[in-house]
Amino acid sequence: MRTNAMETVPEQVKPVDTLVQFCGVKKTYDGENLIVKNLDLEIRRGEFLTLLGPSGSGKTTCLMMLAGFEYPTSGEIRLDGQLLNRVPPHKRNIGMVFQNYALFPHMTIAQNVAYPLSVRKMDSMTRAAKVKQALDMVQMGKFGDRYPTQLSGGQQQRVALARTLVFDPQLVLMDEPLGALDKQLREHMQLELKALHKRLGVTFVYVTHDQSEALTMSDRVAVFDQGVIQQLAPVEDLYEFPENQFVASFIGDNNRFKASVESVDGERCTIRLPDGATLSGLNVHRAQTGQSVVACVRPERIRLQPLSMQDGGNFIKASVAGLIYFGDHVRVRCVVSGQDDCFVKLSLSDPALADLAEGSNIGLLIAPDRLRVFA
Ligand SMILES: Nc1ncnc2c1ncn2[C@@H]1O[C@H](COP(=O)(O)OP(=O)(O)OP(=O)(O)O)[C@@H](O)[C@H]1O
Repeated sequence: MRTNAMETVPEQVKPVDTLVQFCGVKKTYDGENLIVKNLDLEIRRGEFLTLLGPSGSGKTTCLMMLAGFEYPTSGEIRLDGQLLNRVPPHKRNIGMVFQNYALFPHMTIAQNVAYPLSVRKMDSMTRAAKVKQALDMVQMGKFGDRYPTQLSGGQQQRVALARTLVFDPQLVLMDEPLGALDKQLREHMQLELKALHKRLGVTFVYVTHDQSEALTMSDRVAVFDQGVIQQLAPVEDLYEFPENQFVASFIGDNNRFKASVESVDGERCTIRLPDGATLSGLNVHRAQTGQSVVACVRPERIRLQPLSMQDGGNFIKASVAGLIYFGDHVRVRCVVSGQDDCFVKLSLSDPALADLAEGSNIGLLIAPDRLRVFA
């Protein structure tokens, strides 16, 4: 059969390879309060997924159910298609790293790392080779004879990681593993973990309440609040396209304006601020005319403009309340409508900075496709 050379071949879309599935998972500890509410979540093979959310939002409970230390009250959890619900932890091929390292104090580092292999009854020659390989992987090859108390916190966490990786788990779970380390070491270890993930290609599920940690390391982030995933998306999408007010305020430093809907035009709407100024933006929740809403925009998406240059676009008046200098940029704090605080981010080389002083009146030009309106 002849084929037409001009015919365009549709691009092959790689099917998503799912490793873990949560289907309608609910968890209650006391039979009353739902800690995890009807959770649906698919974790892709090889990805670095972070569960991010405020304290008490149910992240650890999800991780514990995946590890087998807690069982779901209802719903299903599957690993590679196999139902996990009542499978005990030691029968799951899953490794877990905790914040407090949980190393055995009476064992040397090498014995600690060998432990999961001894439990699995691996012969001593293979065991020694695998322990060496795992310790080398986390740059702890020289420390095999020491005891945990002879290591720093960062070193102990590396050993804990080696002990998890040594038995080639299908899935690695980490619950705030860097929480006990100082800021500098934490940031260093974040990069190390990310590089290790890339090198090994193992699926990582990571729990943290630290936004910047989640955004630095993850392929995708599931933002939790009150036992519900508010949004699951790649890092950049969480910044640019938050699904609701919670995500917009929890990720990054979105500006928020209280307003009411003036008119609706398909996916867009015009909102009115308390001082009468109007703005147009994307109507994320299809709010109706007259409804109270909150509009969000990132500080980088606002331009400062002299009042005289108002061009009828998405322009509002503001007064400068202060300038805060950070490394390579300046945050300009403005007051809008006499009430809402709003930040604009400028680079140090921005010419707009020259005439800016506390108390000056200024125009804010907001990109309409970046202003998101939430009911
Ligand atoms: N064993 C338990 N018995 C009863 N309630 C529990 C138990 N474990 C957790 N909870 C409750 O479940 C809720 C969610 O806790 P969880 O540890 O999953 O949240 P989290 O988002 O991981 O918070 P954090 O970041 O503080 O660890 C909290 O209100 C907590 O008090």
